[in-house]
Amino acid sequence: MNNNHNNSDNSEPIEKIAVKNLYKIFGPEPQQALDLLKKGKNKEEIYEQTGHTVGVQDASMSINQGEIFVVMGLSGSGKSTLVRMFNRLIEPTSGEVIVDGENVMAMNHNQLVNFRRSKTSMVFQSFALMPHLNIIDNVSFGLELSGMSKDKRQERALVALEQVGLESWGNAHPRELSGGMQQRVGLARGLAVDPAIMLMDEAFSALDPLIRTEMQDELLKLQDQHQRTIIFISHDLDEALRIGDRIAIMEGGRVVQVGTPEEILQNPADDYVRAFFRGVDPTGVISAGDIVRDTQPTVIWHTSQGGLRATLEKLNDLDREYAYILDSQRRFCGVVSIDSLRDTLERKTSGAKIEDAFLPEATAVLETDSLQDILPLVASHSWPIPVVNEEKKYRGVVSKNRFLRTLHRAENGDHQQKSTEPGEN
Ligand SMILES: Nc1ncnc2c1ncn2[C@@H]1O[C@H](COP(=O)(O)OP(=O)(O)OP(=O)(O)O)[C@@H](O)[C@H]1O
Repeated sequence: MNNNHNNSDNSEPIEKIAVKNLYKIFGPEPQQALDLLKKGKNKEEIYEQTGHTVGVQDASMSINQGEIFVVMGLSGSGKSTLVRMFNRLIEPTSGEVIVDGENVMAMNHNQLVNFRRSKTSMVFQSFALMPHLNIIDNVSFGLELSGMSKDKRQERALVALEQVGLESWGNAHPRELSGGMQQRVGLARGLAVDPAIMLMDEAFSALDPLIRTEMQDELLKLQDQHQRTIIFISHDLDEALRIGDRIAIMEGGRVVQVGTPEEILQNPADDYVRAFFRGVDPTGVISAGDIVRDTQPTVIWHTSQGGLRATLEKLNDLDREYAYILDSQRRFCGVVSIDSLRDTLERKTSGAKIEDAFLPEATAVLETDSLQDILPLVASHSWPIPVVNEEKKYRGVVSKNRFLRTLHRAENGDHQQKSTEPGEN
């Protein structure tokens, strides 16, 4: 799964697109239908009474700078309508779209055209490459509309082709390229604009599974270099989990849930969302950090309390078998047990250090490691496995009980965590 690219320093994400109470009603008199909708009539009733179709209903969300935001839902749930309202390719019936603080709804025609050309690009599932143009001209075609010189256009197109690994195909014609390569050209066309925002509508859906995975990797690689804001429509859960920093799930024109894959999996808003996630192996999605505990185990600070005998006494007092040793920065150093402490004290009467009692196989896992990753460790060790963040700072432990309980719940389709469970270790 993809980790949030722009947010590794835990700073507040910058909002790129803010959508507030957005509605789209298709038909000649949308206002009348909108009033009915706001009075509580549902999509079906409105269609029966007025012949209008509710495309999107009261959608609100924030999309952060540099994230891949996946919009998922069944066919007809409103994904394309929602995303096309971001650049007003579909005119909203009501609501707000703010991009970089600018109100897109207030833009006049020229401002809107300029906004679309300079800030956004769209990549579709089926886009037509022009058969009589070579690849480089196909890629640079969109730039012509913005009045760029031919040299500059060709240069930009070549850079975009390089990004998708097709730099040596510039002079070829579309018929010489495989389907997967043609889709890459489509992506390059979207990249040539060097957009801050890419809207991708089922962009990889027509590809066979292997090439599809390859394109997803390509996109993630590009994202590591450029951190664009990508809104990616998909009906495929595996794809959403693989590339999405966050996912919005739509049903019948409504956005029913927005969250990271972990959040949605652990706390699905309703049965529709749960049904989407059924069949996913939850152990690949729930991470150690999601089920970490820091209340139960005995934590000893290396420098201030680190004596062997003092640690042993503390464990005896607390009736615990293991202690987790941290340095003064709260970085994990090792695990000791009552037995390892006793053995060390017996073997080395003087000058013994706490390190001498470390259990040799006691390693920590990262909070971002999935349950699948940590399963072998949890299964083969009798002590709760320590969990650290990327700076090696101790976050807590995952006990075997907690691990098994999470697994059991997940297998029964209930991924919800109970935040306090007494008596766990
Ligand atoms: N131009 C239109 N005129 C009338 N109704 C429309 C129009 N475009 C979309 N709709 C309706 O709006 C609803 C949402 O459609 P939309 O295409 O946004 O869904 P979607 O989730 O993108 O579907 P798909 O995955 O099949 O592309 C559907 O009920 C659809 O029939």
